[in-house]
Amino acid sequence: MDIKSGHSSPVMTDSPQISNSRLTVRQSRLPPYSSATAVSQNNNLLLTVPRKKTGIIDDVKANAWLDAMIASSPTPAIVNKDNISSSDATTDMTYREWTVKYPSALTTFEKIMSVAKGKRIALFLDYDGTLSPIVEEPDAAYMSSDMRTAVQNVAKYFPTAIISGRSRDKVYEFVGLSELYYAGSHGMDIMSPAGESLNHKHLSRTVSINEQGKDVNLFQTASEFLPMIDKVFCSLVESTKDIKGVKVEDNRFCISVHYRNVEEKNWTLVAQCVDDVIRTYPKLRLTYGRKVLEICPVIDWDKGKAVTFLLESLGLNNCEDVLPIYVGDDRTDEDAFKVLRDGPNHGYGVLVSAMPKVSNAFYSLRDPSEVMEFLKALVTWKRSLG
Ligand SMILES: O=P(O)(O)OC[C@H]1O[C@H](O[C@H]2O[C@H](CO)[C@@H](O)[C@H](O)[C@H]2O)[C@H](O)[C@@H](O)[C@@H]1O
Repeated sequence: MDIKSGHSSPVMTDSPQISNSRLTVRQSRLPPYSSATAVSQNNNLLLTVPRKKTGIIDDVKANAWLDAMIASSPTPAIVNKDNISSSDATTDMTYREWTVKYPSALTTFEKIMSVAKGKRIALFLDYDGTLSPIVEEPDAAYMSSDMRTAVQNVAKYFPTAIISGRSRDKVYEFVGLSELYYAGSHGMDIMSPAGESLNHKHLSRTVSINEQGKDVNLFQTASEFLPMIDKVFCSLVESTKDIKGVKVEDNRFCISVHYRNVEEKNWTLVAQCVDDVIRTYPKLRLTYGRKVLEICPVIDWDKGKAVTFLLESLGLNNCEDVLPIYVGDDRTDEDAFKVLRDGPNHGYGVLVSAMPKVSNAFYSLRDPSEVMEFLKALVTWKRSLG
């Protein structure tokens, strides 16, 4: 993330290396790419990306990688209310100034609901950092039972989907509510609630059986990449095995290489290992999230496309009386915020962040506990309508 200069308050931008996470790779932050183009076609999802020239990370590029990796998940200062220091006070003031542009969805709740009145709300929720707090160990990112109840209640009133970078199975295991829609692998693996049929005019579905023996519909936009992803996963596990703290996570259609628990002096090594492996795979792209490098197929699909797909499948697209709301905390959620801000399905993105950030969202919430308050407020509001 860049700290924008010339601002009285430092605001992090989320565009260090990828101005559009699907299309344009900025030279300054990613390994060297030439103007040669790789093309992938899958279910008519055509995408072009600039390709790597040599794949070699030189010193300059390594530094750029490092900047991006260091900045990818700042730890917000913990403010002790009884003993507030001047830098804490500045941080707090900066945050309050930022909320003028991205108002809190809690303090402006009445305003949001005045827009929602007479409309059907469709709710989209990211998982990590939104429903569960960010923790050191990715496999331990549990959701609290209070949060689960809040999600369960809200889903009684509004169609609700979980949209995550994780594999669909993993995020389902964490959330454990069969009445929701799930989109894993950054939206590339979509599942309907148990027993509910989902149709889309362009994408074909497969029918599967869930663990309760009920039918679920699956829409998988990157199936042809599975053998490649499996191979790359094994290569990444092997190539990073001697770097202490690295965790390579199989997200089915995508791979996450976590460096949160790697000593900072070894972060360029992590980047180098990843680059060494994926340089020979022009159909894969690399981006990053919160202390994680993400490897995904080059297809024109992301969380924003998944939101549009779900709205279309549910017959909720282009409807004046529908208000989609998407709550998320990470770079990949920006694609969904943008779709709701600029697309035909006008709605609100809500960014979960304790730090000022430039975003395509309209509103903000500080952390998962505020997300839970927001979900409860939605339920209370809906019930009050009778
Ligand atoms: O789209 P999301 O649901 O937000 O998933 C994005 C990635 O989240 C997970 O990693 C992040 O959370 C971990 C647990 O708090 C944390 O340890 C890690 O540093 C974060 O990057 C998940 O493990 C990834 O696979 C997801 O892609």
